[in-house]
Amino acid sequence: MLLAMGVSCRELVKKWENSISGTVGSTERVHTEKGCGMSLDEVIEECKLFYFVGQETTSNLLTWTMVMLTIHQDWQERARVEVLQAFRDHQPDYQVLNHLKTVNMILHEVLRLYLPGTMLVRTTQEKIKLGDLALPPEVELLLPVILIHHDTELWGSDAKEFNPQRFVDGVANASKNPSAFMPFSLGTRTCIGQNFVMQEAKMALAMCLQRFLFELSPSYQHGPFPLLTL
Ligand code: HEM
Repeated sequence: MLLAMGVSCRELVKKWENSISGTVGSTERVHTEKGCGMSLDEVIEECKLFYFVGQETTSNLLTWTMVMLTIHQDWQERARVEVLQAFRDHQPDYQVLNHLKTVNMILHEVLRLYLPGTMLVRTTQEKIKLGDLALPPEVELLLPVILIHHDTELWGSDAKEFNPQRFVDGVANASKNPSAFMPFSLGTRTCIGQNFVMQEAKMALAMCLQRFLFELSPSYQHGPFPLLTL
């Protein structure tokens, strides 16, 4: 993407180092093919954001997936059978990863129960009416997505249990409300990395399943806790 914007990697790293050390600020414009300009500082900030929001979220997703697959050995075995049928002991192929249905259902169920970002935060810009509430500007709203994901009215009586089967007919049919699943948020601010992360997680999980059997450590104590991420 950055190369398409006409910035060489070396140039970007140099500017980035300078921006971190605070020696240089750049308002130089970088032009995309469509002609809309971003300053180099803005591009660098976007890159930092990608590192910040892309690393811990993804590692959380993979960690909770491993934990769930150790507790639910039947799902670990189903996932392994699917992966071995698709790739045997070969390097997972990018296109075929899209067809791993069981692995996809497992990742969705983990993102439902153990979503990395448990809350969304929004601030009102102007006076608005939200349902029965009349809100002034500058009010901070916390949306506890984790509660929506655990709501028995939406997901059924087994809402708090790990059951990837609920995603067998896709995300829209997994609950009573097609929008109830929102680990990546919804609307215009939806996560820009969501397709990337699903591919990345499938790749990592497939490679682990090809090589290892996972078991839970006897000293493990289940205690999810939100501290920025879960
Ligand atoms: C499991 C992994 C991930 C989860 C659960 C996740 C979740 C989210 C959520 C909920 C938001 C919206 C925040 C809000 O509206 O307040 C968001 C935004 C964003 N995410 Fe992710 N994310 C993940 C991985 C990634 C990755 C890998 C990248 C980039 C490589 C990424 C890049 C971004 C960016 C740039 C935004 C801001 C979009 C904007 O405001 O326009 N995310 N993410």
